[in-house]
Parts: sequence; C-alpha cells; structure tokens
Amino acid sequence: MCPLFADEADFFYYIKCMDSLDFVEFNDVTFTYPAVEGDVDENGEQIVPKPIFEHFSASLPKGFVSLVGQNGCGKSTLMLLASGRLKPDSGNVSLLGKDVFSLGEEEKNLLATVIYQNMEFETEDSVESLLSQVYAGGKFAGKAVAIGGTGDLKDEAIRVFELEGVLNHALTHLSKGEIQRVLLAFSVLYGSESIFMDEPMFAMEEAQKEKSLAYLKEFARKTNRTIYIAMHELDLTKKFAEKVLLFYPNRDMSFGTPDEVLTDEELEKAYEIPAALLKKKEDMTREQLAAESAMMR
Ligand SMILES: Nc1ncnc2c1ncn2[C@@H]1O[C@H](COP(=O)(O)OP(=O)(O)OP(=O)(O)O)[C@@H](O)[C@H]1O
Repeated sequence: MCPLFADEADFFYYIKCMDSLDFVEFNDVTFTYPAVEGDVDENGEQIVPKPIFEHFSASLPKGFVSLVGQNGCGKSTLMLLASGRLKPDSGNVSLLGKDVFSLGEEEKNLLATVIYQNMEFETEDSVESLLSQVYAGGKFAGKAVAIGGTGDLKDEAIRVFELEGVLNHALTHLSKGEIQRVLLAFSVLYGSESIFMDEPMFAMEEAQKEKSLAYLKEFARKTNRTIYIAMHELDLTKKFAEKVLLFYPNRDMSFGTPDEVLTDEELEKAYEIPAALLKKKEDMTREQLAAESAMMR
C-alpha cells in the first residue's frame, strides 16, 4: 500500500507513489463549497462550511483506478477538482501536466471527460445520432478501430454496452440503466485522455456492470487512457480495479492495489463498521446496520 504522509498539525497530506508522477497532481489545494442558504446553527447564524480539502497535496498515477469510501467522504469532489470542473480556493491542480481549471472548454474536455452522478438531458436526438456526434466531435474524430482488433469502435461500444435496442430512441425516453450505458459509450467514443466517472453504473444489471468494467479496463490499457471511477461495489473494485484510492471519514486516503488497500482493517477504518458486515451493507437499512454492528462489537 502506498503510504500516506499526513501532517496532522496543518492538514498537509501527501500521497506519493513510485509510479505516480504522471497523471494528476494536487498542490496545496484547499477547497470549500459555498455556504448553503438556510443552513443556520441554533443561534440562527449562517453556518460557514468547512473545507472539504485543506492544504491537500497528492500525486496520483494513470491507470484504471477505483475510488471507494463512505457517502460524503469526498470522492466526487476530488474527481471534480482533478478534472478542472471545480476551482480550488487556493493551490492548483495539474492534470497530465496542465493547469486544468484554466483551460478552455474544448481543451479541458479533450483532457478529461466527466460522467456526473445525475446527468440530465433535454435533447430529442436519437441515441444513434448522439453517439455519432460524440464520436465525430472528440479525439478520435469518428474513426477508431475497435479495441477487440477488428471493426469500428462505435459498433463495438454499441455491442458491449448493449445499445442495439435503443439506437432509435431519444435519450430522454430511456430508463436510468439505459442512460448509464449510453453515457459509458459516449465516454469511450469521445476518446479524451482521461475519464472521471461518478457511480456510473448503479442502475445497471450486475452482468452489465461486469461486462462494462472488463471492457473499460481493457479500453484504458489498450488506448493508454486513464479512468478514475467512484463506485460503492467493493466486490467489483476487487475484481476489476488496477489500483484503489480508499477514503477515510477524516479525508485521509490510502492508495494501492485492491489486495493492499482493501484489507479488513483498512475497510473497518474507512466504513466504521465491522468488515464482515460490509458485504451485506447495501441490502440493510441504517438502523439494521447499527443494530448488527453493535451486536458484533
Ligand atoms: N454542491 C455542494 N454544496 C455543498 N456541499 C457539498 C456539495 N457537494 C458535496 N458537498 C459536501 O461535500 C462533502 C463531500 O461530498 P462528495 O460528493 O465529494 O462525497 P462522495 O464521497 O462523492 O459521496 P457519495 O458517495 O455520496 O457520492 C459532503 O459532506 C457533501 O455533503
């Protein structure tokens, strides 16, 4: 596991790995979300939000990387800062050697695609038409060989993400799982240097998740792209991720291979429940979980 050097006194974190100097660098980054109107304390005073990251420095590598950790631990925020979609209050973020926030829209998109958690669309264009537009407008300019070696990348993406049946449908008329499969296809066909995906598969069927992850991993390897993917499925992370960034509730992190990072000890620290319960976690209510957790202690 890659050590995390944390100076508790001034919250200066530094994650440094032997192979890490070539993807994203956070240099002394502090970031705070704006205050939420109506959020007041018991005295009626506006609550001033605390920084999500404070003097955060880290250097993270290329590859197929899964971000895991409890709700609200900072996975999305880290990806939005890394991809230049959020501006740090101070410090800077360098993606593939570029000050990503300051780039123009197109250059930023070609460097990093982002699949947000809840994307909404207004277009009435068909899936087929949108796939063609995204393919033609991105890095591949509408021409790339399938990573399987024969045929075109677009046909392969349609096949892998099982889109044959919805090609003539408008995006706005699709189910959540279908939209997620279209977004995965967009992200591949656009061909940017990196893709940040925020829980991009939660509505998909298990078999589709596995098929998609296997393909995305292969796509990243063969096209030298980097994919950072936040997901709650630890079993899929173990099975498919090359590296894992595990977030702890205090926003410390560990980085390494699934075997190195996803040990019972680290998972208990990250999720604050016994590791044995984690497998069942998604099926249980918070109350059931607390009760079972108390019994096991
Ligand atoms: N737009 C926002 N305005 C204010 N606070 C926000 C905003 N987005 C996120 N936060 C807060 O920032 C913290 C980190 O959130 P973030 O979305 O990065 O976590 P996450 O690990 O991606 O969570 P999840 O697994 O639930 O998606 C949380 O406390 C969250 O409430």
